[in-house]
Amino acid sequence: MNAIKAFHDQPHEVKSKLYTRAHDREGVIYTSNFDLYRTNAATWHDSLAVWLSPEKKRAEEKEIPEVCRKELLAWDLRSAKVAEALLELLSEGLGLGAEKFKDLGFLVSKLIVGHYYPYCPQPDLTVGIRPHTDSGLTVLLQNQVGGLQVKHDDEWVDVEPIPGALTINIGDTIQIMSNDKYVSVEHRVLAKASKEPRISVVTFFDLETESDTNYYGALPELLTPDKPALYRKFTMPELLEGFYSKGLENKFFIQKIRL
Ligand SMILES: O=C(O)CCC(=O)C(=O)O
Ligand SMILES: [Fe+2]
Repeated sequence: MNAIKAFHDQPHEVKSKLYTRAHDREGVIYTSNFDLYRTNAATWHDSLAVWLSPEKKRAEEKEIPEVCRKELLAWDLRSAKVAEALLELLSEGLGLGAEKFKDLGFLVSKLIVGHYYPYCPQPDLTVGIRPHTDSGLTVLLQNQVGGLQVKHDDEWVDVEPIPGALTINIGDTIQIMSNDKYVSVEHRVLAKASKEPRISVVTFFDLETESDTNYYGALPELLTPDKPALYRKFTMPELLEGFYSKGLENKFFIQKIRL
C-alpha cells in the first residue's frame, strides 16, 4: 500500500504519461473514472492498473512504474496463492472437487489495481466508487481510512479496515456458475473528507475475456429438475460490454441474463 501511495504521490506530469481511458486495456494503465461520460456522475478516485495475465496483456516488467514494481510483483504472487486456495474451497463447497473453478479458467485473467481516493472537500456530493459487483474473484487490501461498504439485507455495512486483513469479493460469474449458491457482493466506497488518502490494492482474478464462442453458465453438475438453471448462457465479451457501455452499476449483468 505504501508503494501504491508512492506512485500516486508523484507529480501529475509523471503519471499522465500512463493515462488512458481506452477499453482495450493492456500493460499498465493510469486512469480516473474509466466510465466518465457514460455514468451520471464522476467519482472520486484515481487508479493504477497493471495486467499480469494472460501473457498477451501482461505488462513488461520495465513498464511497471519503478516506485511500486518490486512490491507489485511480490503482491501478485502472494495474492494469487490466496486466490488459488479460495477457488479450491469454493469448488469443494459445491461438491465439485478442488480443481473445478481453476479448470474453468478463473486464474486466466489477473489485473492488479491500486486505487487512490484523495481528500474530498464535499464527500456528500459524490462517492469514491459507485455501487457495483465485481466479475470473478477479488482479493482486496485496504488502508486504515475506511469507506468500503457492502450491501447486506438491503443496508450498507462498513467493511472496517483491519490491519493485515484481506477482503474477498465473490463476483457475478461465480454467482451465475454456482446457480446462486454463491452470491456476488454489492459494494461501494464512500468519499471521505479525511486528509489521509484512502489506498486499496485490488487483485481481480477472472475468466479469459476475449472469446465470443466460449459460453459460460450455471454448471450442469449443479442442475436438477427441481433446480434448473437460473441464468442463460453468456460470453465474457458480453459481460464486459455491459460494463463498458453502462459503467459501474449494481448487479446489472446478473439481472440482464436471469431467466
Ligand atoms: O477500493 C476498494 O476498496 C474497492 C474497489 C473496487 O470495488 C473495485 O475496484 O472493483
Ligand atoms: Fe469492486
